[in-house]
Amino acid sequence: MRIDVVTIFPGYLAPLREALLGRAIEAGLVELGVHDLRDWTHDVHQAVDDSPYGGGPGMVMRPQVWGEALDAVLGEEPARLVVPTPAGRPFTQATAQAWAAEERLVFACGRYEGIDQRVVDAYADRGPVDEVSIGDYVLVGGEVAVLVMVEAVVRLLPGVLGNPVSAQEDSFSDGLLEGPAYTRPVSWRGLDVPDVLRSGNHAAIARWRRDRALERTAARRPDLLDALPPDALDRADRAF
Ligand SMILES: COc1ccc2nc(C(=O)O)sc2c1
Repeated sequence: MRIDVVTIFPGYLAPLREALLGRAIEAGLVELGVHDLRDWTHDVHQAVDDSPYGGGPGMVMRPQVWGEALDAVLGEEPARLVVPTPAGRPFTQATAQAWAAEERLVFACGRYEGIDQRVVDAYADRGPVDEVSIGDYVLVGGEVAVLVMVEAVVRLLPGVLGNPVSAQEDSFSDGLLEGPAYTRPVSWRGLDVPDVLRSGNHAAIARWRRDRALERTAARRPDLLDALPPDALDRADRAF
């Protein structure tokens, strides 16, 4: 997979070259290009924004600059263009799993009041364009959302996680939140590891973990339970 990010703050994307993601890039599992939008300005002030038509607060990012940048970065290769915006569809684990199958992702990071809508409209004729949000809150720009989305996608690529089972068992992969996890010591500040986890009884451990996941999901995200397909819960689950 190749990922390109266009932004006026390239330094914001530096964390993508650290730790797990950095190792995936070094191993050639993913290619990353970060591009400064101002490289496609032609005025002395390198202006990337202008006042909004119709009035209102803030500034809007200019379509001409974005058009030149995205034409250059996208080239002729097919790619999914992703535009983080508070007005976008929710980015979910399902989105990450779908995007993990893409050959190319290009992220356009907005700032100010966002990017002139005609940029999204113009590129919708060239390929898939997703306007997405990472949550019901508003950031200052798209860069942080890109860090979140790139990590969620790249960790799913084959070879990135040391143990691929992790990606299959983490929260949301089966529609439920993960339950609690424990490690040594067996007792810590008067708090003990649940005996079942030390029993060696793998069936009982699996049942206990499933019950804790159901319990946590019901308490914190009942909406996820409601969204489960009818056959997702077996008889033992229903007994829970
Ligand atoms: C101007 O660009 C922005 C501004 C806020 C914002 N908030 C997001 C979110 O996903 O919450 S994406 C995003 C992009």
